[in-house]
Amino acid sequence: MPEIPRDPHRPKPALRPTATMLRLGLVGAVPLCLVAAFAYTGGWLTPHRLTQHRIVATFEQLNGKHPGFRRNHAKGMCATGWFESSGNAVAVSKAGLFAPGRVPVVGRFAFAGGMPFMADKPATVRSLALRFLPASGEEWRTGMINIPIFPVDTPEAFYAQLLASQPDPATGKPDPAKMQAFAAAYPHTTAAGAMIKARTVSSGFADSVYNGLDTFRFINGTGVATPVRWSVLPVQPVVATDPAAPPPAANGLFDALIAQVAQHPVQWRLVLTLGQAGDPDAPDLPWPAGRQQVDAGTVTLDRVQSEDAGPCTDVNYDPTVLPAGIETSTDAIPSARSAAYARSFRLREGERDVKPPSAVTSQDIASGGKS
Ligand code: HEM
Repeated sequence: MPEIPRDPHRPKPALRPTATMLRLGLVGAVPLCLVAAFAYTGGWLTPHRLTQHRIVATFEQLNGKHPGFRRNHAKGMCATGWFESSGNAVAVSKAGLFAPGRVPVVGRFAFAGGMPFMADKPATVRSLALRFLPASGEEWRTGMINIPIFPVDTPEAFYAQLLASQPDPATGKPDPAKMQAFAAAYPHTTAAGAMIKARTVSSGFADSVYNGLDTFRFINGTGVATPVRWSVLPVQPVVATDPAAPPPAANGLFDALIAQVAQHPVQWRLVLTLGQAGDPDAPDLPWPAGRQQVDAGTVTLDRVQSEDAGPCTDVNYDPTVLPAGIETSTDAIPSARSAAYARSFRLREGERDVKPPSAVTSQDIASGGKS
């Protein structure tokens, strides 16, 4: 039957009460769903679910509140320079930064841990984060650490380890019972733990090998995908040190780096390790020795700056900020990192007005690292 057009001058027929209730219900349901979605994402509905809020709140609980600082890798210093691409990595990735040439880099050296004023110790895990800024705007951000393998493969295991490894106030060391319980719950972490323990600890930031640890997929110009892990290897000779050696000064390792950069730029070779079918994505499992490596180019850092006025302070080294040509893999850690770093970034950016000066100040840099 053809539809009879409604007379626009005739008033609309009144809705039946049930229809009115239904419409009102629908109008109310939309904001309710939105609130529920936010509450779920924030973890308010599921207080035992592991969220970025919970991980970051736990860092704060364990390390104390330090407004304005990163909630992990809190003690750090900025560095700038460039990446000179060799062009060799073009075969595995179409990312513009791998084309032969020079790309500016903004980096940050730091110690793992959420205490921005802790004394430098050789055994503390060191990090180097890099932000590659090619003219195309297709940035690459990576955060690397000086251990050969990550101890865990999931954010849940990371969280459990965070809780278990906290020093007991009575002894200053992790509670062995808690560590044993962690090892029993996550038995596969034992092998990674042994590799980390057996590593050679170098004398400072400049002679550290920094490893990306997570597995990513590199895509080349013809669409071929390759699993890749990367490291930066120091051009400076590596000098092994006793990890338990007493620290020379509260900022001893940062001072040494400032003094080194004042003498000459520090450099690392960016080396890609190419995985093969069957190699695990999980960062707590090593790949077989002898995998093909590609020397992608050299990172040169010729200036260091305090975080107080430095170009790395407002950077979130989110490992999922990737150019076309690099993609995440099934490794569960990068997306958890991304969420936690965003939470930490949001908190610290909101606290800029109350942040005290960082441990490494502009005066330390100006004085050549002799604080
Ligand atoms: C689930 C595992 C992890 C969690 C929850 C986590 C958490 C965090 C958080 C909250 C920050 C502070 C971010 C900011 O405020 O900008 C941070 C910094 C950092 N993390 Fe992780 N992290 C994890 C795994 C890793 C792994 C596997 C690596 C290296 C391979 C890594 C390397 C770094 C580095 C280098 C920084 C300092 C970046 C900078 O200097 O700004 N993290 N992490």
